[in-house]
Amino acid sequence: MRLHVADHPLVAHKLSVLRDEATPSPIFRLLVDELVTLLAYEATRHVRVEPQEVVTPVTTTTGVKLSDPSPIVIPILRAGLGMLDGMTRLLPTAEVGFLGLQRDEATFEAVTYANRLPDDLTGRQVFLLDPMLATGATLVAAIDYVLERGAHDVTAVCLLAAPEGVQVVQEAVGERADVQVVVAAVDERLNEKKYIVPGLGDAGDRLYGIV
Ligand SMILES: O=P(O)(O)OC[C@H]1O[C@H](OP(=O)(O)OP(=O)(O)O)[C@H](O)[C@@H]1O
Ligand SMILES: O=c1cc[nH]c(=O)[nH]1
Ligand SMILES: [Mg+2]
Repeated sequence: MRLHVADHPLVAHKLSVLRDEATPSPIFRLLVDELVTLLAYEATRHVRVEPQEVVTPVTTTTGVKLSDPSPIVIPILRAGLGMLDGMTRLLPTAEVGFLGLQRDEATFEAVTYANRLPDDLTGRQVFLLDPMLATGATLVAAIDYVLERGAHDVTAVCLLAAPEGVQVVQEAVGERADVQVVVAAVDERLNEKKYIVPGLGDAGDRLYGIV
């Protein structure tokens, strides 16, 4: 597994506002959207393209277009939904699948409650969206889903990760596939409730309110 940590002052600035407990939901949602667009630039660095002839007003040249089959973007509900528009802004022709996973706050296992993915992901580039990589259980479950369906090229876009979770994902993926995690920052640690420290709290609640 490859880990890419964004190193950009704008990312750091927006992330700092996101962390602030005084930042209200409307601003939080806006910042998540902006941050994802910045991360998407890095996350799509190896998106597959193929040559395409272009007729300019001056001449004919060879450009590129995204290869078929198109990439698939999968937000992990709920919080990952806040990242969808930011990602599809850069990949407007991508298809979108959905995966509903909730962390059981007693066992910290990922529980699946929704799944709307193509059965066959062979040859598809997959982009998983989830703002928080804490224990790693949720991301490992999501990666397992897509690998079982034949994907081999998976990029997870996250806002914050805990070092513990990064290691769990690394060990779970092993040599099974080409997996990349793009993240705005890797924080210090998890606390006793397995929340990321310093973190930003519960991303889903901050985006959508407490349910
Ligand atoms: O790495 P982990 O320890 O598995 O934790 C991370 C998961 O926890 C949060 O989701 P949550 O279960 O709160 O669901 P929500 O998005 O509906 O709030 C977050 O969005 C991740 O999906
Ligand atoms: O810090 C954390 C950990 C898990 N889920 C969150 O939303 N935040
Ligand atoms: Mg939550």
